[in-house]
Amino acid sequence: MRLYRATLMHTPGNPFQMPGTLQALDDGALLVDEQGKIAAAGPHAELRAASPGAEVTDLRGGMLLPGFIDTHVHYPQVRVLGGLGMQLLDWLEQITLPEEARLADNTYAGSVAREFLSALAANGTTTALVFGSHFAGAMEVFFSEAARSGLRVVAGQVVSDRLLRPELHTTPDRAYQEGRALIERWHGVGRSLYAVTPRFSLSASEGILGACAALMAEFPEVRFTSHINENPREVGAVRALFPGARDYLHTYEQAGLVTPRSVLAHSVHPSERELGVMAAQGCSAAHCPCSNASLGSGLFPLRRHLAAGVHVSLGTDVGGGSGFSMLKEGLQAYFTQQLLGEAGTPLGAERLLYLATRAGAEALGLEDQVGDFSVGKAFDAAYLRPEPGGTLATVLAHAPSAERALSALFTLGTQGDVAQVWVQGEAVYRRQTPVSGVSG
Ligand SMILES: Nc1nc2[nH]cnc2c(=O)[nH]1
Ligand SMILES: [Zn+2]
Repeated sequence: MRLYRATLMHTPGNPFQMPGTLQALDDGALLVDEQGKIAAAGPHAELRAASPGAEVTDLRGGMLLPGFIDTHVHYPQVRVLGGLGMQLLDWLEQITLPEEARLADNTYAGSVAREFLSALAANGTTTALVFGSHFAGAMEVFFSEAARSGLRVVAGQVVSDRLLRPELHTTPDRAYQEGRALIERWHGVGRSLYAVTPRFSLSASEGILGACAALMAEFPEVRFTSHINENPREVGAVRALFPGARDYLHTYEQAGLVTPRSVLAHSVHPSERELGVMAAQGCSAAHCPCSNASLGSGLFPLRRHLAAGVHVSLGTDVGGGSGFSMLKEGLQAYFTQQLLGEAGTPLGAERLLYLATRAGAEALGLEDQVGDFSVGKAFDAAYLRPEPGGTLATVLAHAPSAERALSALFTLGTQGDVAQVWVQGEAVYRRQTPVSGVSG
């Protein structure tokens, strides 16, 4: 048993439904067993007295949060982060798809996978719904690197058969065969799950969507993810490609792909009908505010999603977004709702922490395992400890409440403030502190 002593914060409920779910313990502790599960949580003095033999990891002087859960992030796009200046379709054609084509080479794909996974860990992300590569070989490489990283990944081969680049296109039959092989090799192995992943209806014909549906039917535990209603030109293109469909969502609905296992990224321009169906089917929306701002896609109508009963989680959408930090993503979600004014939904600290942690677990059907520090869940955690003398350290030293400390973290926190990260009690990242006094 190991006792982690820290200032703890987590949201074991949904603050949009039940305000006041933020639980903060100034001098708290988590008792973690040999399987990496939380055996007890509470005031440090109490837990220490009850488990005098437990080894102690003293994490005072920072903040211990549940590991972040990123529900939309592209493995092949880490190297094109910062490709600014365009909207979605031009950005795809000029920046992103040429890079994704390079993953035909497994050695290249391996380097990218390692860069991608270490960036997730260094930012405190312990679970990610990962948009994969079009190449089966690059997915094999990804899953084996993910196993080495210790992170929890839900990932899948991206499939399409038109309007991208020829080398990224496949056929319905090959998409089914390659997907099936990847599922049988990797789904449920270690901390990996599979997600059936057509890129978006613009590049996935009914045949491809049908192959995805066949995999979903054959493997009832796999997840599903794609894009929807991100950009007006994209929406228009999809409507033209599917003249019989009532709207964008209907293209996935007709194939039976809108399910409780489904997470659709963006949903910036939904119709009321689409929101109603997503809610009725238990399908989640992955809100990616940095990407929506960077690609000029629009301001996410969070209030409409919540009013319709659609579950919303958070995603960084690397490389369309602006990096791996879920703290920055939460801050951008706050900005977006502020800019919507009366039509916005105010996002205080507890809602931001929920969106960055438990909401993602719920979207992935993993809320009984991860997403907060409830007893029985895995010890997946991020220890945030700012360097002394920095602005965040200053603000935290004077924060009048847990909420203000947490909102300061979302406002000022960066990758550099992540000191250590665990998945299932196993350290997956530790910040290399420069040897003090060494100049240059
Ligand atoms: N943001 C984003 N939207 C997409 N729609 C289809 N592919 C992509 C992608 O790679 N990024
Ligand atoms: Zn995306």
